[in-house]
Amino acid sequence: MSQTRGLEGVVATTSSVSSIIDDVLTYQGYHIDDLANYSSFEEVVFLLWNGKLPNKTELETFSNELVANMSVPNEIFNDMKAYPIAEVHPMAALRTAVSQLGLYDQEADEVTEDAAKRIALRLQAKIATIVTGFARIRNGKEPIKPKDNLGFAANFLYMLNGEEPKDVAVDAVNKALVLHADHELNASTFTARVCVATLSDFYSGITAAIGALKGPLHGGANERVMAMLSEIGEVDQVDDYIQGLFDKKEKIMGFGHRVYKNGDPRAKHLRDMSKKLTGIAGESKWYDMSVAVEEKVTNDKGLLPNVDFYSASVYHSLGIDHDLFTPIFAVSRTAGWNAHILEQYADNRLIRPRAEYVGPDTQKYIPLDERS
Ligand SMILES: CC(=O)SCCNC(=O)CCNC(=O)[C@H](O)C(C)(C)COP(=O)(O)OP(=O)(O)OC[C@H]1O[C@@H](n2cnc3c(N)ncnc32)[C@H](O)[C@@H]1OP(=O)(O)O
Ligand SMILES: O=C([O-])CC(=O)C(=O)O
Repeated sequence: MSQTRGLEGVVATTSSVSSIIDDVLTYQGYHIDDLANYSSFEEVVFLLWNGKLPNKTELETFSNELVANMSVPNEIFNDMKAYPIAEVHPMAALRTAVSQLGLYDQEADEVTEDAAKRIALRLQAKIATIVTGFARIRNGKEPIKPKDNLGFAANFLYMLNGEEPKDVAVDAVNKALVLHADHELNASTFTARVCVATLSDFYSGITAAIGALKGPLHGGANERVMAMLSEIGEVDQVDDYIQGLFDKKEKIMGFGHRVYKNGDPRAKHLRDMSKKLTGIAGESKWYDMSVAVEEKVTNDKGLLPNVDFYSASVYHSLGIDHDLFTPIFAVSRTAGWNAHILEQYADNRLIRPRAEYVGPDTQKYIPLDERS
């Protein structure tokens, strides 16, 4: 048996949800640039789950269903109030709350296509309420109910901040949600598929995926990018700081990718958004610093920014707490996780690879009282 470290290059399933071919990313065959430039997040979610873009009536119905399903059982918010809240990372809170959400869904263990689609819708809707509700509760505020007249991105910001957001913020969050919605067989999506391929339930799959996304080599990188930029502080400190990381052989967060070797096609959208939004916020230094980091890392190491790099300064300029960056990624990626879980259920086979054994040769068993 031979093995490939980290399963690099291994094709583990077929999928029609999204593809990365020759560095071009598509969702159900639609180019990511078109979706990022023209689509609402709701349209993209519909596309990922149904394999086609919605018409106007379908989109209106679907968007209304999402808002109608956003409420979360009070017990979940009450339990959050009992968390050791000052120390709890929002990704840990999200992982816990999504798992708990399954306790209140009477269909949770159904894996039929119809039930799975209903669960997907409920999860997509409620995850936004969980993230924003936790963000408010830890600041001593009450969660806010969504408004019927607002779309998904606008409701997310409304439930977070308690005031109706400006169009520029809604457009930015919408685009970020579209860009993060799916990405072929990334680590968290693979995790979700492995979990539900045992015919376990939807909530277990999404809970497992949240756990995988949380790590700094995956979705957790965006928060760490902001920590790095904050530590650098000023543009003229970039070169020395990054050189220091090279010298210590530390990874530069937000750079590199397992699949893209010529650049992540989502990064340019986020770079443009970062330039615009940091300018509007009167905080261009975060964009300028990011560009200087990119120049240094690319020139010296040939590494290019991934989706996490410029999303950090985008979210920062919208006034979003840094530890909410990865939960926002999770809100978006739930669309993709759901699509992959639906696809897995539709044509399931247990996912069970092999390991190449490298442990000790066969050993003689020594009874406990004879061991030294
Ligand atoms: C949404 C997402 O998940 S996007 C990815 C988010 N994660 C990050 O931004 C964290 C930083 N990046 C990384 O750790 C990696 O590039 C990953 C995890 C994304 C991809 O990893 P892999 O495909 O396993 O590449 P691997 O870690 O083996 O790196 C290959 C080489 O490039 C180097 N390298 C890769 N990324 C980086 C980086 N960000 N900084 C410094 N060096 C890097 C490695 O040190 C290694 O060098 P070596 O061969 O001299 O040892
Ligand atoms: O595909 C990956 O390995 C990571 C990634 O960019 C994503 O999940 O968006």
